[in-house]
Amino acid sequence: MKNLTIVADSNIASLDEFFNPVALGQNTEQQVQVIRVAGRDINAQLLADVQPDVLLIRSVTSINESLLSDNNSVKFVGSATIGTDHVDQKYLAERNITFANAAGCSKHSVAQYVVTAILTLRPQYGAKSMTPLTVGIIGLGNIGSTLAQYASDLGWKILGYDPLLTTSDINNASLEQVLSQSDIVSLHLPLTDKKDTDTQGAVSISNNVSDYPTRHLINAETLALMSPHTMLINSARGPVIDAAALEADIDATERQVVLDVFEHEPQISESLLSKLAIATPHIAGYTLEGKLRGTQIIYDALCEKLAVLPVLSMQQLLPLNTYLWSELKENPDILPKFYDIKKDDAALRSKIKSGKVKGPDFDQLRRDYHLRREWQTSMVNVTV
Ligand SMILES: NC(=O)C1=CN([C@@H]2O[C@H](COP(=O)(O)OP(=O)(O)OC[C@H]3O[C@@H](n4cnc5c(N)ncnc54)[C@H](O)[C@@H]3O)[C@@H](O)[C@H]2O)C=CC1
Ligand SMILES: O=C(O)C(=O)[C@H](O)COP(=O)(O)O
Repeated sequence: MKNLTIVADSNIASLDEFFNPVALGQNTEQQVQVIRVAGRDINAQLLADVQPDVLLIRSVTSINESLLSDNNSVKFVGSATIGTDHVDQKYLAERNITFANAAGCSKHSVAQYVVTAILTLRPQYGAKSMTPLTVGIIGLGNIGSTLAQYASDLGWKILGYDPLLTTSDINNASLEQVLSQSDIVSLHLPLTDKKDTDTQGAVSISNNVSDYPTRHLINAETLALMSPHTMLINSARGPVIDAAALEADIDATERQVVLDVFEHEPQISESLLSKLAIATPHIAGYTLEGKLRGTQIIYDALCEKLAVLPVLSMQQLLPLNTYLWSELKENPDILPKFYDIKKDDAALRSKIKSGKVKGPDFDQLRRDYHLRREWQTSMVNVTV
């Protein structure tokens, strides 16, 4: 086999450890060249110049025809992320390019971010004597169901809505019920659009379309179903919420809103930011474990593509972690001290210049983020 050239987003954790000749099972004559580039700088010209075999990305690189139409070298694209809305998978399949993402990699990190945000803004919910609060979860996949598990461990009630899954003890309500009857509503959805129907009535399938589209699922109409007391948390994708409608809603209701993702990310207006209870720069999944798991999953997928056995496990790279959920859940009041989410919020607000947080400042906060640790549960493992 020839040498392997990899273009990789420099924000992927532990690139050196996972993507070298030994870890990729290459023999001594074969070289592995890893070219690190900021995710937003991976473009068609670079791919034409470098002719890589493999592209490793995160969420800020759009993979589509305009990136790849002049390139014949790429055979594998791995995204070390859960979300896939930035990837035209149909186009990759047509080009016979293998695609892998890191489903579930940061499900604990994001669920832990949500629990921390709730207990930071409403510490009273940590008290055992409280009447149980109701957490509304929209989207009950890996993250939503993990959040439901934590919420249940804390004695909270769950109202959940996921039209693509069968009903269950957590998938137990309509969208209207979740929005109108919850103390907290947390969104855990992919970003999808509605299917277009062409003039013949046939459905034209484009990328990331759904019978239950999520773009602007939270809009003026759905916000109006929520009591002003209900906190809204979005750590899914920004465009799931109509930002203009959200600003109008907060002006009218003074709702507590927590955003980790923004409709116009990486830019955020000061006007929106000033209305939010907590705002963070898309770091809900940024724990050491979450990021390493993302790398591990695409490494495993690349090994499969190369028909070699993976030899590296992220457990070999993780420092000891003694934070145990079994202990923390007995003292939920210490969770906001375990992860100081207000510090992340302050760092984002400190970047406001001329009425906005600019894209490069938002990206810099993410690039330089000091990765948190997950608290450990018996559910934690690499294969999620
Ligand atoms: N802020 C961050 O750092 C991170 C954000 N994410 C975002 O979180 C999203 C969810 O992640 P996972 O739970 O791991 O994905 P998942 O694919 O395991 O679950 C998503 C669930 O949403 C459901 N769903 C789809 N459309 C729906 C609709 N209209 N209404 C209700 N439910 C709907 C699906 O049936 C599925 O069960 C990702 O797609 C990604 O965009 C993921 C990781 C980190
Ligand atoms: O996994 C996802 O999906 C995410 O949203 C990522 O955690 C976001 O991180 P980047 O890929 O933008 O570094």
